[in-house]
Amino acid sequence: MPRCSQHFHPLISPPSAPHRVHRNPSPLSFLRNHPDLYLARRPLGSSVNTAWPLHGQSFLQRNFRTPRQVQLALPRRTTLTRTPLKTILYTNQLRSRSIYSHHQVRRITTKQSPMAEIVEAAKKAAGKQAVAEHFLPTMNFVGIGSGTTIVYVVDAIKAVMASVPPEKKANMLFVPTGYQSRRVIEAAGLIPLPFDSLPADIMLDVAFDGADEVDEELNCIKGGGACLFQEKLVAERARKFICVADYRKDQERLLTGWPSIPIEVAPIAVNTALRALRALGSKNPVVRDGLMAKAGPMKTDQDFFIIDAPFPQLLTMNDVNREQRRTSLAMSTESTVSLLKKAELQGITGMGGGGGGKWEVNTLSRRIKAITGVLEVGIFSGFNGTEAQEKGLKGGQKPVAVYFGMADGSVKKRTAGDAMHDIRLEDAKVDEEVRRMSLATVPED
Ligand SMILES: O=C(CO)[C@H](O)[C@H](O)COP(=O)(O)O
Repeated sequence: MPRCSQHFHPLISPPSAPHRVHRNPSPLSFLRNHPDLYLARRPLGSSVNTAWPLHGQSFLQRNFRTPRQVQLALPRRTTLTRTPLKTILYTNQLRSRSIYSHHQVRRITTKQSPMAEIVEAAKKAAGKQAVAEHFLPTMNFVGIGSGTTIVYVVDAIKAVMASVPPEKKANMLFVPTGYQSRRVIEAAGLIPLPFDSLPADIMLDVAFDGADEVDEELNCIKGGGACLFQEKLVAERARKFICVADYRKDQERLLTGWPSIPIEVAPIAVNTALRALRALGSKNPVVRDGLMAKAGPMKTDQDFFIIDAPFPQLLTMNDVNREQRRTSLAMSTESTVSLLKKAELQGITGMGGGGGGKWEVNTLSRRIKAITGVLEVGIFSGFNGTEAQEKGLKGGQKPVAVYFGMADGSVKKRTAGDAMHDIRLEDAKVDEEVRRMSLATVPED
């Protein structure tokens, strides 16, 4: 068997320890012997752990090859990277429904790159604080999302539940957002309740979930792990959705760090949907690919496909509101001709409705959802649970609070109230600007 001590591909560095190569090792023993596996991941910032299969099983079954061979075995547009072992197993579990239990995953420890360690520590700290502030052992129904961060949330819940007597434990049911989520619940010794077994009039006390990106209004992009449909069902059924993420997900606007919007589509409608998305301004939407072992697109828990549709950075509702206020002021002070010219120059005509490629989060979400064949869109926007209930509705899609684990070990918490406060500050600035503008005389062009 070739050893990979020489001739490394420029994209990857050599393994830290010499590794023994077995002819047919079990995947588990293979992993134990190779704590520094090389894995493939999608470029453009997709998160390796949830966004894309790591070719886990096929990679393992093939045994370890030289990095060059591995590189050649990968589809085009993939790069090689190092990933924590826990993540590999998690991904195997998610993608290939492999035999590994959450328990086994947690038992195996591995060396992580310093960056991966920081990110994992950030997720863990955020999960712990979110659970400490929003989970009570007296609750009856708790939603559990999907992804790698949620594993830390479940760990923290498990720790709280350790002191709860078994008869009380039996009263608490955990509603998963898909297959991986159910496995994580079961592995922690908690009791899963399928979403469709939840009586229609019952609300979840709380739902915890991760996100791929969160903007300053707490709109989220989700679906990196392809579970967006059930995640939305659960979020909308919860009195409050608590989002847990690491610092990389904290952005002012959506589609800043995360490249595209995940959209779940009926396989038969995929070409129609791709065309419609291009018409909305998405440059090069793609159907998410599946495991190498099983050629073809990836399938969701509903047996649907995922389209990843890139769009330019999205505007928030308040971006649009502010611009409308500025425009209405300008209308009262300028002639229509000069106003239109100015608006055109600033690219604000059709603000948020796709004009000039600028979409507002809610508008784009609605437009994508209206495409025939689309089951769900990975944008979580509109009301949060509290706002929805105040309006006599049930749940909302947006989190009421987001816990970002930071690189320095701290946790940054953003609530809907904070977001509103920031918006009011911004609005006050616009009011001030408007006042100044109304005092000034704007000359005709
Ligand atoms: O939406 C999701 C899955 O569909 C996940 O919550 C999201 O991708 C975040 O995952 P992670 O916690 O692994 O970063």
